[in-house]
Amino acid sequence: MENNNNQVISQKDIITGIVFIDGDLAMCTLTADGELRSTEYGLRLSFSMKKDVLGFVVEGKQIRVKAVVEKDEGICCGLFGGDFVRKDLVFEPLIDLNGWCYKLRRYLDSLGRPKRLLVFVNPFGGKKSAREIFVKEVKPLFEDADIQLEIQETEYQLHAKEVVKSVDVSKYDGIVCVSGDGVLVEVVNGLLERPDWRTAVKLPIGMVPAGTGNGMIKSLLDTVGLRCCARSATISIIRGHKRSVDVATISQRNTKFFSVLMLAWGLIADIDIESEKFRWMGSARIDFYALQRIICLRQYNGHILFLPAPGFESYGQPASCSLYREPPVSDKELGYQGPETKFERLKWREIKGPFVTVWLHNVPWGAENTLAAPDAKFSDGFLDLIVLKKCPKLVLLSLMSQLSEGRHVKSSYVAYLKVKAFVLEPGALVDEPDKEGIIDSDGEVLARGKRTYKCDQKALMSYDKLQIAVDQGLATLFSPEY
Ligand SMILES: Nc1ncnc2c1ncn2[C@@H]1O[C@H](COP(=O)(O)OP(=O)(O)OP(=O)(O)O)[C@@H](O)[C@H]1O
Repeated sequence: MENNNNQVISQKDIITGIVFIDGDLAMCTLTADGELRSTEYGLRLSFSMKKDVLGFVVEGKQIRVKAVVEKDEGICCGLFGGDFVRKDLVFEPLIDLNGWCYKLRRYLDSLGRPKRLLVFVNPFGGKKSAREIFVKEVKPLFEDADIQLEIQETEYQLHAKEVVKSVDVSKYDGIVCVSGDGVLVEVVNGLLERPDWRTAVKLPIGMVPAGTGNGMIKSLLDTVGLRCCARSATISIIRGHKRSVDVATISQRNTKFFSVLMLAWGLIADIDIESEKFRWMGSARIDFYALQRIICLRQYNGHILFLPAPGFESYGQPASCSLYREPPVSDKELGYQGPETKFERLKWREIKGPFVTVWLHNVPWGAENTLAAPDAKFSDGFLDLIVLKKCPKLVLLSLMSQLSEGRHVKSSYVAYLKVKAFVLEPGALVDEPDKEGIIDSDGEVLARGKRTYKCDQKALMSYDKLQIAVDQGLATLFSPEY
C-alpha cells in the first residue's frame, strides 16, 4: 500500500498515521521490526527503538520521543557529548494519541530494559565529582528512559557492600555504581556473601566512570569502540544488554575475596598503592612514582604456580610440589565458596623468583590509560597472567610507556599467558630480606608485608601464600551490545 507521501504502509506496521511535525503534515510509522520513522516533504527521519530511543513523554497533544544517536551515523549537529548526539522527535498524531502511546510503551517494554535500579554514588572516589556526574549526566538520561531509581550515596568504605548484603534484590533490575572500580568490587563481594548468592549474583551491575580506576567500564566500552564517559556508560545501561564476567576467588585459609579485575604484586602493586603518598599531584603521581620505583628497582623473592589454559602449557616448569589446596568450606558460611571444580590434582606449572612484578588480569583495561592485558576476555574462564623478571631499567621504562597501548606484553622480557588457577607465594625483597611487599587486588590492599607503606594498617589477608581460582561468567554486567 502507498499513501500520497509515497510512504509504503505495510501490513506489518505496528501503528501508522498522519501527524503534525512543527505544524506541517507528515506520516509517522512504528514498524514491526522497531523502526520509528517520519516522512515530511519526502524527508525521512528514522530511529531504531532498540538502539536510539530512550523513552517518550506526552506534552499536551504531542508525543516527544527522546532519542540518542551514535555520532558515526552521520549526524554532527546538536552535540550531546561523548559518542552520542541527542535527537528528539516531537509529533502530534491527528487521531489516536492514546493508541500511539500504548504501542510505543508496549514496544519499549518488550525490549527487556531495566525499570528499577539501585544506584550507588561514591562522592569520595576519583576527583570527587561523582555527585555532579550523577546529577548532570546520569540522572537526566535515566529519567528520559523512565527508569525508577533508588539512590544511595556511599558514606564510608564498604558501605555499598553492607547495603548489597541485606537489600531485597527482587526489588531491582540491576545495580549501578557511579564510582570507580572499588565500589563495583564491593557490590560483587556483597552479592556473593549472601545466602541467596546464586540468584543475587545474576543481578546485572552497571558502571558509570567516576573514580580513579575505571578499568571495568573502560574495558566494556572500548571493546565496541565507545569512549569511556558517563553518557555512553549510562546509555548502555538503559539499553539493557548484558554480558557475563568471570569471578576470581582469592583465598587464604578461611578468608576469601572475590575479584573481577586484577591482582598485582611487586612493581605494579607498589606503584598503585605507595603513590598515594603523592595524591596531591593528581594523576601525575603514577608516572612520577613509577619513575622513582624503576630507578630504585626492587626485586622480590617468591614462587608462583599456575594451571595453564590450553595452549599455554609450555610456560614455566612442571611444579615440583602441589601448593594448591581446595579451599575449606565452612558450615557457618552460607555465601559463595569459590568454584566447584577441583584443581588440586591437575598439571600445575611453576616459575621461581626473583620477580619484578606479577600481574593477573580478568579484563583488558586496568585503568582508563592502562591496557594491561590486551587479550583478556570477560568470560573465557581464565585470567591473563603477566610476569616480569629481571629486566634492564631502560627496557622497563619503555615497557611502562607502552602500557597504554598494551604493547608491553610483546616484549621478550614479559611472559604473557592465560591461567585457570594460580598460587602466589610472596617473599621478601632480594636486597632487603627484612622488607616485604604489597599485594593489591582490584585497587585495594589485600596484604601488606613487613616494613611496607602503612604496614601498621590492617589488611584482609596476611603476606603469605594465597591462591586464586576462576569461575567462568559468574557475575553479570550491563554492557553495550557487542
Ligand atoms: N563516603 C566515603 N568516604 C570514604 N571512602 C568511601 C566513601 N564511599 C566509598 N568509599 C570508598 O572509596 C573507595 C574507592 O571508591 P571508587 O570505586 O569510587 O574509586 P576508585 O577509582 O576505586 O578509587 P579512588 O578512591 O582512588 O578514586 C572504595 O573502597 C569505597 O569503599
